[in-house]
Amino acid sequence: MKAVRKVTRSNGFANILAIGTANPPNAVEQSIFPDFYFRVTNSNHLVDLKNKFQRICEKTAIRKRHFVWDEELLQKNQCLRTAMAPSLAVRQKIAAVEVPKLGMEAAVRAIDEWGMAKSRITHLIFCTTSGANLPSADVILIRLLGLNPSVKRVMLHQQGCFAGGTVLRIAKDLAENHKGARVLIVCAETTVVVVRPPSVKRQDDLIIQALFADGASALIVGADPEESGNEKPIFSIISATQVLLPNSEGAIRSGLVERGVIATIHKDLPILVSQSIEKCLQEALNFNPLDVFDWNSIFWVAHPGGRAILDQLEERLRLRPEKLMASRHVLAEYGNMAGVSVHFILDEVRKRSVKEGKMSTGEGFEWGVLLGLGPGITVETVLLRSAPLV
Ligand SMILES: CC(=O)CC(=O)SCCNC(=O)CCNC(=O)[C@H](O)C(C)(C)COP(=O)(O)OP(=O)(O)OC[C@H]1O[C@@H](n2cnc3c(N)ncnc32)[C@H](O)[C@@H]1OP(=O)(O)O
Repeated sequence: MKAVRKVTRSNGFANILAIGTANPPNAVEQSIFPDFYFRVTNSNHLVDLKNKFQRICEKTAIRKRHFVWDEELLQKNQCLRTAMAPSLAVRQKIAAVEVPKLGMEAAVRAIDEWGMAKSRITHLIFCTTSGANLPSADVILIRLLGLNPSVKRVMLHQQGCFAGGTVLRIAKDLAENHKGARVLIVCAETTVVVVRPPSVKRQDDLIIQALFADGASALIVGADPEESGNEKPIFSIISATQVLLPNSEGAIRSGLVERGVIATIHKDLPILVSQSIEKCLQEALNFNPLDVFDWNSIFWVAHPGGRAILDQLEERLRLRPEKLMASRHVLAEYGNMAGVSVHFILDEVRKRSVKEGKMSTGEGFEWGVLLGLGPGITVETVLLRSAPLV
């Protein structure tokens, strides 16, 4: 039996073999977003609230965000710009089309970079926190991409922002346990499930309206890359862990209700994360090949939940400013796209490495950590090994 086990499993670690990203074409600059948002929701009379929203937007360190919705869509669907209006059905209907569509754009780019026939894809992991319909987005994507109907699917709904790590953890297990497996990961998010008018009674929602954005990512993961083919590992996935942080219950709450997704984020979230993060990282990497935990000797892919989260991580882990540059760049150019964001950062890290003539895809470093953060508070820690760049 040992021999059978051996031939049905891969020899090496799972690798990320390609990365694709996509955003809707509609981009709004954060500097004009407060004017736009209060105007299209008929809320300009809420002067104090608008001033507060302006203050929040200025502090986000976001330059622009992309959305599948625009003024025209809000006008056609009045319930999205009417306070307290039941709107779940309308939101779900839009998300049911937009989520697979965005996912497909990212997937086409990833498959293109991978350079292999799409018939080689054996597994699909689709993840979204933007609505839930049946048949789900994974089924629609199979048809849109013309993938083999026998592709084995995993659909993840309502995970939150840590899921960019979760999908890598699942893909690693699939790829390493099934010889020849090629896993297509797709994450896609749209704020059409959360956009609503500002409310004096629910000022917490201003944070959601100021941070979140739409986008999709796709990755191909597989072990034992084909030497004769085009397959070139970008990063190897060495380990992946998930943990709940102590005393963090209720720090992020989100629910799917008649008015869409209602989320609240505790003001102390950045502090809560930073208080436990070093211990959590040490535990997740306790078998790691690094002798010392010098957090500046690795590359970083940290979920950019908000500017304050990155500030706190930098301070607590005593990171040099350049360590979170890729995370800050993705936050600035795209906002918080939930689980999608960390994949954009992976893409940014490897592109930056090539552009700056570094020796490896990890900004010249051999080892790196991808950090997914979300409700729970859940932390996903993925230890990555970069590939050499010639
Ligand atoms: C959904 C998922 O699964 C995972 C996620 O990514 S969840 C999202 C995680 N992101 C966060 O938690 C955001 C982290 N916070 C930040 O980046 C920053 O606090 C910020 C950009 C929002 C504001 O910057 P700041 O330097 O803290 O500005 P500050 O002046 O203290 O706050 C501005 C206002 O926002 C309010 N505020 C800040 N954080 C808030 C929160 N979480 N909820 C409600 N209000 C908040 C403050 O009370 C303040 O209001 P007033 O002006 O009325 O006093």
